[in-house]
Amino acid sequence: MEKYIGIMSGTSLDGIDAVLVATDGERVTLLARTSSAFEPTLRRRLLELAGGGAVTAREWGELDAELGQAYAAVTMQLLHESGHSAGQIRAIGCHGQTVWHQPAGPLPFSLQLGDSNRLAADTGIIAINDFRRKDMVLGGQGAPLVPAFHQRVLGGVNHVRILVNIGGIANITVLAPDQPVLGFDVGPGNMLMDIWTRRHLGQPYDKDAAFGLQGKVDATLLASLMAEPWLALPAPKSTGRELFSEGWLDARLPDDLHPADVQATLAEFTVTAIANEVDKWPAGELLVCGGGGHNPLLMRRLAAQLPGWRVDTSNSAGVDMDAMEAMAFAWLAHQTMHGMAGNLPDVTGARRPAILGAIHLPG
Ligand SMILES: Nc1ncnc2c1ncn2[C@@H]1O[C@H](COP(=O)(O)OP(=O)(O)OP(=O)(O)O)[C@@H](O)[C@H]1O
Ligand SMILES: CC(=O)N[C@H]1[C@@H]2OC[C@@H](O2)[C@@H](O)[C@@H]1O[C@H](C)C(=O)O
Repeated sequence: MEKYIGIMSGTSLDGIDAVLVATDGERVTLLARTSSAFEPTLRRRLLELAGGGAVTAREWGELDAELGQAYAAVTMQLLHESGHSAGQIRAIGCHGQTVWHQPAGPLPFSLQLGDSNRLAADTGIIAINDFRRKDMVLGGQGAPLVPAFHQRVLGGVNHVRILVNIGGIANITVLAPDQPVLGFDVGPGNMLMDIWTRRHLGQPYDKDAAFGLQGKVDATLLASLMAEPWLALPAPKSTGRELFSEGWLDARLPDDLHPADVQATLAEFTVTAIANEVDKWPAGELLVCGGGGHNPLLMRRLAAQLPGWRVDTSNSAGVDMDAMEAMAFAWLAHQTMHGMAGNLPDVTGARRPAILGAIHLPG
């Protein structure tokens, strides 16, 4: 078994997750995990950029460098906490921070910031980043990439098992007997709820759904959110803050709703978009990972909308729901180092499987 580090900072912009795994490509064992919150000013600047705000080339480069430093710092923290040295790690798979994802149009691209030259040089470990663009050059969405990892660690069961990651965006992976793996983004995860909670409570997210649980769902608002045409598009598909933004939400909000009712409706929107896709399959098991698995309102409403399904977190199947995405990028680094493909063309729509990522040597 070789040891790899995976680093994920996702669309919620809550901070950085890092894991240390042992893997031979088939089995992936979590050895250690740590996380680090974004410094508030860095988070604000990233949010501005991801919201389409204008930045100068200098600001752009500084953000790239600062994120590279932050990824190196979390790596050193992980090594220290787990009692490992750089020499024991084969490579780091670093997702980077998505600041723009544009899978459609004449010039598709996906940009993740965080300088991996800095990550490699500062840690002394090979650092791999830029996992999405090869798939896009080959006609794919460049996302989601985690379904191949889901298949590896949770596949091979004889019933329908669907994974749903509820991060900023929600994405599903369908593992069904005798079927190719399917996976695509289904809509917002926590992103709109986070925006609303910040605006009304000044808090980064609705911890344990304390705010949303006080409200009731507004059917008219829910219908207007569900009318978003992107939701009805066929897979392959992926999305992000570029679509489900604060402006998108404001354009659909009536003036007279109680804030807690809006929050309850946003939770129901996330759940309904997921349940509509899951319900297309024979009832089986729905395993939730990502931060949304900690939200009791989302978990309760998923179970209510999906009678017949066993709804639980991925912990119940032996994979830490909070470590899943970072573990996937550690595994993707393994794939790249061994010259093996990381994408699934059935998922992303790429013309062929491809070796993903850019390798940065520390020397
Ligand atoms: N105790 C909790 N109660 C309610 N919500 C929670 C709780 N813990 C985490 N969350 C939600 O989970 C979010 C973070 O999820 P996660 O870390 O999976 O997102 P991400 O990795 O940034 O996103 P993505 O998967 O889209 O890239 C928080 O912003 C919050 O909305
Ligand atoms: C462009 C981008 O960063 N996409 C993320 C985002 O967050 C969740 C969802 O949208 C998913 O498609 C993807 O991340 C995971 C790690 C993936 O590629 O599977």
